[in-house]
Amino acid sequence: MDQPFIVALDFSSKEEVQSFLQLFSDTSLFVKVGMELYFQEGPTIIDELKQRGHYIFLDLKLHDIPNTVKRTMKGLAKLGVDLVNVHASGGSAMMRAALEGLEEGTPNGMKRPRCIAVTQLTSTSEQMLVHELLVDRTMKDTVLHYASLAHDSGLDGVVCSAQEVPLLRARFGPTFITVTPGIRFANEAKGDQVRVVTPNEAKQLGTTYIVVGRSITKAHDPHEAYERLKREWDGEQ
Ligand SMILES: O=C(O)c1cc(=O)[nH]c(=O)n1[C@@H]1O[C@H](COP(=O)(O)O)[C@@H](O)[C@H]1O
Repeated sequence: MDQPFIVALDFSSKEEVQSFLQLFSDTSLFVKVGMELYFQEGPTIIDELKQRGHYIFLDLKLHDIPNTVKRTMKGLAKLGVDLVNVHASGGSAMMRAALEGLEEGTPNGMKRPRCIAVTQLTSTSEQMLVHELLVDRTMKDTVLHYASLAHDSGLDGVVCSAQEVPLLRARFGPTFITVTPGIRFANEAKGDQVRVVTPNEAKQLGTTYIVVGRSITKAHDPHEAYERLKREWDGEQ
């Protein structure tokens, strides 16, 4: 987890994952396994990725009653992943239960996976907050509120847009993890994302990790796109 780039393996089979990762055979990546891949391939995909030496963010965004989340996290902790997540809108009791489950389930001698909470999805706009979710506050207020709940529940950090990171840094300091998807190269199509920033903007805004999916996985040359990401993060062109 010593690198700021998380590559979203949004594929539906292990064969697709294998052919993608062959392009990076010399590199240990920080990868994200989300619902699409995990629901198709199950825990064996985690073992395979671990054997190849990759760090793993298992992004299942749990959101359920506290008891169910606790028991699920207890099981997930045994997989030996590095990072897991929940939706902050599940509430404080659910987030504390997630941590309890992780602590109970982590085998002796292994590190507990870090646990972060999704504040507002990067596909959510200010208009959606008001008209669909009936949240009568600004995006920044809402993200800060959910981040406070996550912080006070003992979680290690949050998922948000890099646009909200300066606010969270000011409140929670440098060690609170911010994982920020919604990353696009300049002039690239946003697709379904709304609160989008470029790799270099994300760095300037002080995020801990950026999550990048289609800009790399759907690129004509994914390896070159990953190299471009690193260059742009560093402010090179
Ligand atoms: O938890 C996440 O990873 C996540 C939260 C969020 O608010 N927005 C978001 O896009 N993501 C994930 O980040 C990845 C972004 O993919 P791209 O838009 O293709 O870069 C996807 O795997 C999403 O599931």
